[in-house]
Amino acid sequence: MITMKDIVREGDPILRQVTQEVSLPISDEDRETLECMMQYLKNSQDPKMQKKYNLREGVGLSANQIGLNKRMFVMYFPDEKGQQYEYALVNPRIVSHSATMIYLPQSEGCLSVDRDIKGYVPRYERVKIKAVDGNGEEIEMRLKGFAAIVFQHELDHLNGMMFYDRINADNPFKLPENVEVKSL
Ligand SMILES: CC(C)(C)[C@H](NC(=O)Nc1cc(F)cc(F)c1)C(=O)N(CC(=O)NO)CC1CCCC1
Ligand SMILES: [Zn+2]
Repeated sequence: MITMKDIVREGDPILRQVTQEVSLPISDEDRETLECMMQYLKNSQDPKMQKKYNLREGVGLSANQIGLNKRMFVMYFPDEKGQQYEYALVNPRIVSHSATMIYLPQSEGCLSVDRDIKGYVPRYERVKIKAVDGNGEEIEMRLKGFAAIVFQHELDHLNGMMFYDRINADNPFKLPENVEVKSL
């Protein structure tokens, strides 16, 4: 069972690596790892489990955050309509995206970052993505809003980027000029 001690924190070099493509078809070991990662997110959103194991409530987790140099991550959260998003994605990539950008007004956090960092993280409002899912099927999806933000936050991890790399260094609340940027 994954708990907070298994989640690497900023400063660990693996968070600054571009991670390796997962070889396909996905191995049983990688499939099991994804299931453990998804179970972490579910446990962290279950009040009893969260309290019992002192888990930070997670909506996304990338493989390098548990020390694995693999291009895969999981996402688990309710959408606006309360429907549960549950995705385990292998070798994910953005194939196209909107010009419009969005940001979380409360800024972002990270399971690998134990400090509060304020500032806007501009991300594409809509992304068309391709990936292999937990069953080894090639999928294509369109994500928007919070789902698009989570996807981009996790994809950044696979490319060695942290959310604060995207905050304007001079003025954390300055947004890009030449594109439309909306608050979520
Ligand atoms: C770091 C933490 C604060 C635990 C964050 N959770 C989170 O943002 N929850 C949340 C936010 C909302 F706006 C509405 C809501 F219902 C729940 C999270 O899991 N991550 C995942 C992570 O660190 N992956 O590596 C950070 C999020 C910041 C933006 C997307 C993912
Ligand atoms: Zn993160």
